[in-house]
Amino acid sequence: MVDATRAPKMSVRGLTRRFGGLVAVNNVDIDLHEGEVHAVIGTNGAGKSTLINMLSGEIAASSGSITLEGHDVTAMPQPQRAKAGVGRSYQRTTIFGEFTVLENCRLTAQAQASASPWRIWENAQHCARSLQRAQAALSRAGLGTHAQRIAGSLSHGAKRQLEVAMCLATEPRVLLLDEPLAGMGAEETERMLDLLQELKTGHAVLLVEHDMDAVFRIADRITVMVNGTVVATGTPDQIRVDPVVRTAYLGEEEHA
Ligand SMILES: Nc1ncnc2c1ncn2[C@@H]1O[C@H](COP(=O)(O)OP(=O)(O)OP(=O)(O)O)[C@@H](O)[C@H]1O
Repeated sequence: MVDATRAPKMSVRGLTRRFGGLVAVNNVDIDLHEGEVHAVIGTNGAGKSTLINMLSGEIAASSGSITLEGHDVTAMPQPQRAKAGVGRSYQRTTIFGEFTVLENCRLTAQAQASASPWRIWENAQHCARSLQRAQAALSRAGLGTHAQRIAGSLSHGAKRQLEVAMCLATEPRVLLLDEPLAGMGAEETERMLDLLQELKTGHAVLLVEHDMDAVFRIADRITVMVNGTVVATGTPDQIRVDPVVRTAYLGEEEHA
């Protein structure tokens, strides 16, 4: 659980994104702390992906601010934001299927560390460091023994683990995970939840996920969005009994 005296790794204030007349994300405040999995839930179209895309720098905010470890990164483009310590995974699988598991990880480590994408193969010292980072990330993600396998031959669950490992290879402090459990079976889900639990150490984790049972098990804090607006933020126990959430989102569902 969070030490309330510690500053958040990432702070979002009044974050808003408009698409023409539609306000997809409306005046959102969120604090992400190291040691916490902070889940963002909401029905389809609630604004979760738009929020995560603004936090990673892939789309610009219409207004509001994002700070990373006290520095304003609101206007910082995605590649710089990644270098500054914001890692993300995507809803869709983004691995290079014909490369080995290790090569996939090494590429993200190397691209992250190099000044220019055209110099990623140049510097030998650089390469050695990237290899170390890739191996450490694979091992942390539970894929150490699969390093030499062709990524495309992995199971769906292992591919999702690899995406998390690729993210870890960039040595982020904030991890933005977009539906890491999508399409997983029960066993794969358990493995990923164990990994997420472990990743809290050293990272602030933001999790966008539709699997409510998993969210209520793993999250330390949950933010609920409806039509772009935050209607509640609290612990799973607080969210479970929040009358606004029950009416607006959870409906009849029980999360005992
Ligand atoms: N590039 C865009 N242009 C116009 N409207 C957009 C764009 N991206 C998202 N929207 C709209 O913004 C709203 C929020 O979409 P968003 O994808 O962020 O929701 P979400 O909570 O991630 O949904 P889901 O759970 O289905 O992924 C939706 O009404 C969507 O149609």
